[in-house]
Amino acid sequence: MKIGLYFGSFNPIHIGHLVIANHIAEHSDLNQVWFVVTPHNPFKNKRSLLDNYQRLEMVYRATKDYNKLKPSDIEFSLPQPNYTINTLTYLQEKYPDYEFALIMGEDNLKSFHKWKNYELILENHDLYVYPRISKGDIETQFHNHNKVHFIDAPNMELSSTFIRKSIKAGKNVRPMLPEFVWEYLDEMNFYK
Ligand SMILES: Nc1ncnc2c1ncn2[C@@H]1O[C@H](COP(=O)(O)OP(=O)(O)OP(=O)(O)O)[C@@H](O)[C@H]1O
Ligand SMILES: O=C(O)c1ccc[n+]([C@@H]2O[C@H](COP(=O)([O-])O)[C@@H](O)[C@H]2O)c1
Repeated sequence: MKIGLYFGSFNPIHIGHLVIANHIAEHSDLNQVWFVVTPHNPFKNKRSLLDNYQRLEMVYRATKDYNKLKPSDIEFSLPQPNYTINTLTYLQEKYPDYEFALIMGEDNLKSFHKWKNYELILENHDLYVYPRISKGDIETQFHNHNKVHFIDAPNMELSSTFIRKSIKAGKNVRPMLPEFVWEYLDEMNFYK
């Protein structure tokens, strides 16, 4: 079984995330995509984050009707900030028969050389990289790397930051979120 891990804060999960994950689950050799909800991204400030379980709940609601997409709380019990290498080591021990690959946008590949032990990640895992409009260049070491696979996927330029700011300003964000997520968010008065 080959699993694609899609790491993120998902604060909140939006249709940009869902479209990518579903596209990759349907059009690659991956059997499932797991949305790994990260309690604390080492590169991001924790202040604007909703509680872990509320972000997990939104991912659960967004994916419950897709049998190849699963929410994962695996990082909740691991030391913070969450370095991806630690999570991969833990997952590989817990599921020795599964093969784990990483899914990321081109924006993340541009800073991938700053991730903890990124060479070790690449030794043991494939990276599936989808197009994303962003500044900067991809390091040459990743251009023809046998573990880095550039794949095609629909491009939707949305961000959770834009959604949070829009909600705060009283704007309607409903079409940018999976319907079950919008209902939950609205009911809970998140980001207001
Ligand atoms: N619109 C999008 N289309 C495709 N991938 C996206 C999109 N938005 C974010 N991603 C990717 O999804 C993963 C998780 O993203 P994250 O939860 O940080 O969302 P975000 O929208 O970038 O959040 P924020 O605006 O809070 O920084 C990252 O790999 C990120 O590059
Ligand atoms: O392991 C690292 O050094 C590392 C550094 C930056 C980011 N990450 C992971 O990458 C994921 C996506 O990053 P971001 O910035 O797009 O939200 C995030 O959830 C982190 O788990 C991991």
